Amino acid sequence: MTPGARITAAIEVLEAVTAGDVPAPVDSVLGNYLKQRRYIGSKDRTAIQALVYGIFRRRARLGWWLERAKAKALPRNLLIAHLLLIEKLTGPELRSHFDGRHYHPYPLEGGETVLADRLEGKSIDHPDMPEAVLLECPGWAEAGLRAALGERFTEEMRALNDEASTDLRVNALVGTQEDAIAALKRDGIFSKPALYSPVGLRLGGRPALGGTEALKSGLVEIQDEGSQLLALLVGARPGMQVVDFCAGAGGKTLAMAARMENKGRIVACDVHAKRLERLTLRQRRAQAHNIERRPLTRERDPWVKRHKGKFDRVLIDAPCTGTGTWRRNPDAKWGRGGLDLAEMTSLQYAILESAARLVKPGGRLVYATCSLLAAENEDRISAFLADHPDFKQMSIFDIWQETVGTDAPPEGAVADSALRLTPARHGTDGFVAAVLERAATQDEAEEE
Ligand SMILES: C[S@@+](CC[C@H](N)C(=O)[O-])C[C@H]1O[C@@H](n2cnc3c(N)ncnc32)[C@H](O)[C@@H]1O
Repeated sequence: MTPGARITAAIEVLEAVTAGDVPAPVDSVLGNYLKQRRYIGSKDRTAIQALVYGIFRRRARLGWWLERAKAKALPRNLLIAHLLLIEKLTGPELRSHFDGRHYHPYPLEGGETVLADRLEGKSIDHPDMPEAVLLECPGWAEAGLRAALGERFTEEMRALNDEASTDLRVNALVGTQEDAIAALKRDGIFSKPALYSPVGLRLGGRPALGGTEALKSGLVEIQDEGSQLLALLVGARPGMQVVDFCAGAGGKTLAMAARMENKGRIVACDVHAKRLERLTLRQRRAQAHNIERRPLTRERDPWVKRHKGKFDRVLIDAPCTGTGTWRRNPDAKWGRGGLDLAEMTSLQYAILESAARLVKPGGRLVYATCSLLAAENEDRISAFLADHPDFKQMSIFDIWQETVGTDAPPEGAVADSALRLTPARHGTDGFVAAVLERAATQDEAEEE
């Protein structure tokens, strides 16, 4: 493909993202777009992806420039701004791509020409930009993130705008960390043990993993180190009865299954049956044989009531605004996040209340989100503890030693007994998690 044809593809993807009332997630739009065009080669795919994600990583600053030039944030305008401000194209270079030939975008017209003239030679950052624009922080999350991150707001926002590393989890059901490092090396991929997760590997760069033996054989799974740590902190052990209440496609279910060495039972629940279905193939490949998939109609599905007090461990990896995953999904900032926040917090509480019923006396409930906002984490936990005196929060320091087998990282990973992982400090996605234990007896709860 020529650079111009790649620009056309990026414009088409942006048009598809913004076609509905609510912006669609970029990863699925891009995935579908490329799936329907299998003739597009891997270099072109990477270039199209870089263009599209590059725009969402700089969406606030590009939008600021467009507003200043009185231009709408339309896909073509965003591409024009990106090519001039980020890729530093000159006006003639830009016009050589926008010339309507060979799948190139049609020539600049009207306001686009004025826009191009105004942006040529400028740099993306401007001293008049508000800090939130410079840091690419959406308005709906700014106050909450400033409160949650305090003096670390700037550093963490910068890290949240970087690209994430690729992390792998070694599946102990198939082999060891050394086996995985050697298998990846045979496919020309360099990896090293992750900093905190004893089952983690971090890759140099972003190599294509699809065809590697390590992935195909189930020896490794792609999983952010933060997710690995969260699954470890659940403390699922061989022989236990475990529920992964918001299992999705089962990333954490598989991580817990490996800890259980195929002994005991793990029930993967979700209201999206299609997501759970994706676990079928993954669990076969991972040689995990103790997983039961349980689609739910809603969080208060009758199955939950029938299984009250039956489980040693219940993980709630709750649906959230995903502010901790902006490195991977920068478009989530500009979607319906603000609207989501109010809906999410009530859904999170409803899930907590329902799933807590599954925990047996003396068992543990682990509540986590990949959002850094207190409204989705600490506030939900304290409201739940106030309403449920039979649960008490455990110290993450103790749980980390018990389940990960090392000392918790000293760099601010624990705040108010909860785990707080952030990209600048820990090199992981942002995660917050709390471990709650149910009193072993009714008397114990009353004594508290
Ligand atoms: C953060 S994602 C889970 C990711 C998954 N645990 C993993 O490791 O890949 C949250 C999940 O919660 C599910 N969910 C949303 N509403 C729910 C509800 N009311 N009850 C149970 N699960 C729900 C979503 O379908 C989504 O898969």
